[in-house]
Amino acid sequence: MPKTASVSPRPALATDLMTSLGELLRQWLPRQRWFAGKDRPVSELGLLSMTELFPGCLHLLVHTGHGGVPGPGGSSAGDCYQLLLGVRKNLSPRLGRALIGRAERGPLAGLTIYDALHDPRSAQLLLERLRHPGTAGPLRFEGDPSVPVPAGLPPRLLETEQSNSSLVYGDEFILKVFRRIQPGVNPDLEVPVALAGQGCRRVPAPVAWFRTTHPQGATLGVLQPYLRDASDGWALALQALASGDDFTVQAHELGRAMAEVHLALAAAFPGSGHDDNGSTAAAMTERLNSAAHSVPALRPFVPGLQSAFGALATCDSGPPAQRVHGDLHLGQVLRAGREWFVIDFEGEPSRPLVERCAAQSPVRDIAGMLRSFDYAARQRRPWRPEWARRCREAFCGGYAALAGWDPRKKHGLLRAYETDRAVYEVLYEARHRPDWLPVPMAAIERLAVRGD
Ligand SMILES: Nc1ncnc2c1ncn2[C@@H]1O[C@H](COP(=O)(O)OP(=O)(O)O)[C@@H](O)[C@H]1O
Ligand SMILES: O=P(O)(O)O[C@H]1O[C@H](CO)[C@@H](O[C@H]2O[C@H](CO)[C@@H](O)[C@H](O)[C@H]2O)[C@H](O)[C@H]1O
Repeated sequence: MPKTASVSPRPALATDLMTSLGELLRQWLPRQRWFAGKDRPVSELGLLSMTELFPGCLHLLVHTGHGGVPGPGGSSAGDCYQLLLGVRKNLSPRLGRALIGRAERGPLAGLTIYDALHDPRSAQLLLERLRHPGTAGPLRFEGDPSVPVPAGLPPRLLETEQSNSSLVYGDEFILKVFRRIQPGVNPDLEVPVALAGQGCRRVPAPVAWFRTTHPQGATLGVLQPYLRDASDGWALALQALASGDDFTVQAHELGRAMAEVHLALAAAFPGSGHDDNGSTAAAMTERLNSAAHSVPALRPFVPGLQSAFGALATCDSGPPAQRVHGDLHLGQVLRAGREWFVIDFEGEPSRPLVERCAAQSPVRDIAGMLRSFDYAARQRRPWRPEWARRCREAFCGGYAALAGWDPRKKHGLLRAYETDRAVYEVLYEARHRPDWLPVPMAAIERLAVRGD
């Protein structure tokens, strides 16, 4: 084990450590759900920072590159990932799934490397660090001193399909450990803190977080209250579809809840002004062209889809631009008791941070949720378009009741944003879940051919 408690690695140490880890990580990273560059070999792998968080656990920020080849999920300049690596002589069988491999060479030769987030002991020690604000090399552990976090809460790693990794502690708190790291404050910390400042009760308020100051400032993880007994909107929608239950009451309440969150966001981040539909349409067209480049199935529909963006350029300005959620879908809303809560303000993971934090039309979020009703309805055979249509209607009705404007009266805007979202989904599914590609492709066909 390296002896330093923390480093921005000295070149020799970095080279040494990567001698041990390089090949193992090259094999392991592309198999992780949260790794964006799965479609191309990891041709570059570099160590950006290394901290010995506690004995047997290394905190790493690594840079991965693909020889400048751009990909749908990662930038051509490469990406930065956060890893917590456990290092042991032998790994107990219960941690088998966390295995990364055995180092053959370098300073860790002969030792077993594994993903430390699977290890309850490491997870507990990580919580301890968050409970005691302080520093570890470039890492800063901070929090809201008014919210006590008890010691000894038992950890469990969430096994859901995620863009990051989350640990639940004693059903009281949940820690999201960001995987793909971008410089700056992560909106999933910035936005919930700002909403809490507005007294918005729809978003769990962060109680502790950690960040790095090197190689650049970036948020690494956020701890927030865990809503126990909550179900996400996706699970509830599928249940309702399976049992033939009505979902319009929940959809209406969800629309209201979302309007409440949008109003709080507008108050928390004032002064955004109106969106310029012309430049939004141009950006959407560019995204479409680049998606069609990566996913050939999109190509026949490009002219039809472009017409939605062309129409956007001539639409009335619509509601003012403001901070939005940015990746709203049924999996991002939780129902606990009879209330809806909204989580995960990171935005679409593949978009640059500066874009995700920019003021945008709130129609982007509405379109995201409407697409999600369609996704849910398509999980049933035969497909249930009526179910999705009723949910859309109810959601928009609930939204309009509080927001002061009615999404249903903004047909041109809604069509453009739904199209843009469906294009994103095609790219997302092609990249992460090719079996699901027919779901957004069906919407692409509808939007391109019928335009509704
Ligand atoms: N505050 C919370 N209370 C209860 N469950 C939560 C909470 N925050 C997140 N979750 C659960 O964790 C899952 C992943 O969280 P999310 O923020 O969407 O992570 P990711 O960005 O990695 O996809 C959610 O689908 C939800 O089931
Ligand atoms: O990981 P995140 O939750 O941040 O979001 C990404 O993954 C989502 C899937 O887990 C993906 O959502 C798409 O599939 C959902 C059903 O699984 C559906 O409800 C959404 O409408 C659809 O967009 C999301 O796009 C992606 O950013």
